[in-house]
Amino acid sequence: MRETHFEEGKWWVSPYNFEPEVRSELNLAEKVEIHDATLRDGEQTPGVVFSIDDKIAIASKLDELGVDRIEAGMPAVSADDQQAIKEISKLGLKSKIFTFARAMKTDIDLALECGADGVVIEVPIGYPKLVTQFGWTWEDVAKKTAPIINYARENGLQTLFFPYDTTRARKEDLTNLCNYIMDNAPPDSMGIVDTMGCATPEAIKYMVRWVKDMTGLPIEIHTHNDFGMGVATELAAVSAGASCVHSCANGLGERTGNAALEELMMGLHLLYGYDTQYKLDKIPELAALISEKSNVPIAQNKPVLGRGNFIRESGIGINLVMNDPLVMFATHPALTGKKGEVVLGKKSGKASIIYKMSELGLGELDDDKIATILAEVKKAGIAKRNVLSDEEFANIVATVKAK
Ligand SMILES: CC(=O)SCCNC(=O)CCNC(=O)[C@H](O)C(C)(C)COP(=O)(O)OP(=O)(O)OC[C@H]1O[C@@H](n2cnc3c(N)ncnc32)[C@H](O)[C@@H]1OP(=O)(O)O
Ligand SMILES: O=C(O)CCC(=O)C(=O)O
Repeated sequence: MRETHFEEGKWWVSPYNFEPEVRSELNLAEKVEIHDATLRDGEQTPGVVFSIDDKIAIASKLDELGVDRIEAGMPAVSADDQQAIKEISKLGLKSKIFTFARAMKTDIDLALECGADGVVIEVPIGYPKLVTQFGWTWEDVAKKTAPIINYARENGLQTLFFPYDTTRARKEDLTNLCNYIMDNAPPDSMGIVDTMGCATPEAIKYMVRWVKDMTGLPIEIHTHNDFGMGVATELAAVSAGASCVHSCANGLGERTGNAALEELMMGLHLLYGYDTQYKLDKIPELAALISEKSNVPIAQNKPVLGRGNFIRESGIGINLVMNDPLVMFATHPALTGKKGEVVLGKKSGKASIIYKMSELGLGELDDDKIATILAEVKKAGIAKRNVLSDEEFANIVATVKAK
């Protein structure tokens, strides 16, 4: 575990993350694993369908990045899913392979047939789901699930109990369920699932402490991003002792998506000081693959992945974008396989013009000419309502030079 906010040439995040008073409030597990569900919850993004070959390529890339576990699919969904999971299981990846199962013996048999190492056993516990969608009580859930957890474990599967919509469960239902399961069928780990992405970081911390106390099990956290806090709530869970975070690459997933894999990797490594072995510089390769296969483009301002993350138009400090990036960004662009870029437009300053002329090999000019070029660049940027291309800039320089 690192206690530093700075790594020469790589990142410079807030030192307050490592302030002793701040750290003393954390209850960090020694190791945190990433369980990536891109191939299951990511594929639940409406309209996204990964082929068998896509799934194999994605699983291989997740493994290359060092993801600890891959949830390779829900075999009950289709024969293609089963085939994909079987082939992924045979690849001999370092990542453990999990499948998603209902509390049904047939779903566990499918996990075994597919050669999985582990299984996520999902059952509803959120009150709106229990009362309206299923017409079940906590007892129905407990009695359906206990024999299935035991069956999965007896057959050698690492078993995560995943009572979903956990964050909308009534306290008495979750308490009764946890007590029953611990008495009759203790799993290997326990999931807290913010299915609707509607819990605050504080509520999640409370739930992690509460469920860990009730069960004594390792806690896994699975969240969605409906309030824009999918990653924040998962990191809050880590700060309260969760030891496995669930993710989807590029933040794919139902509705607003799941906690984004790449943001969790960066958060664990840089903000919390875990010495992870994830290959951060391979993130763009995974992101491009996911975007291509899912047909979901990456937003320009998407954390970690966005094209705009290391582009600067504003003139103040522009020369540092390339010369000393950690003054301008919390992470060096190269850490995540990117490059810094200076662009010109309405918000440029003199330093921007000098920088760009040098970058494009357009020579040097006196202060008056630089000021004239700057005025023309601003005018063009305002008219275009965008940044200028190198060609447009070179034309302005040529015109001013010719005067
Ligand atoms: C929060 C969630 O929705 S979790 C899963 C989300 N993912 C998906 O839905 C993946 C895509 N889904 C599919 O391909 C299909 O919906 C399938 C294959 C999973 C199921 O399809 P269907 O054949 O229509 O099954 P159906 O939804 O009717 O459910 C079959 C039975 O499973 C039961 N069931 C549903 N969830 C669970 C569960 N978690 N544990 C145990 N039983 C369950 C239902 O009550 C139903 O029981 P019944 O036959 O006694 O009425
Ligand atoms: O609704 C779903 O997607 C299934 C369970 C799950 O992944 C979740 O509750 O977040």
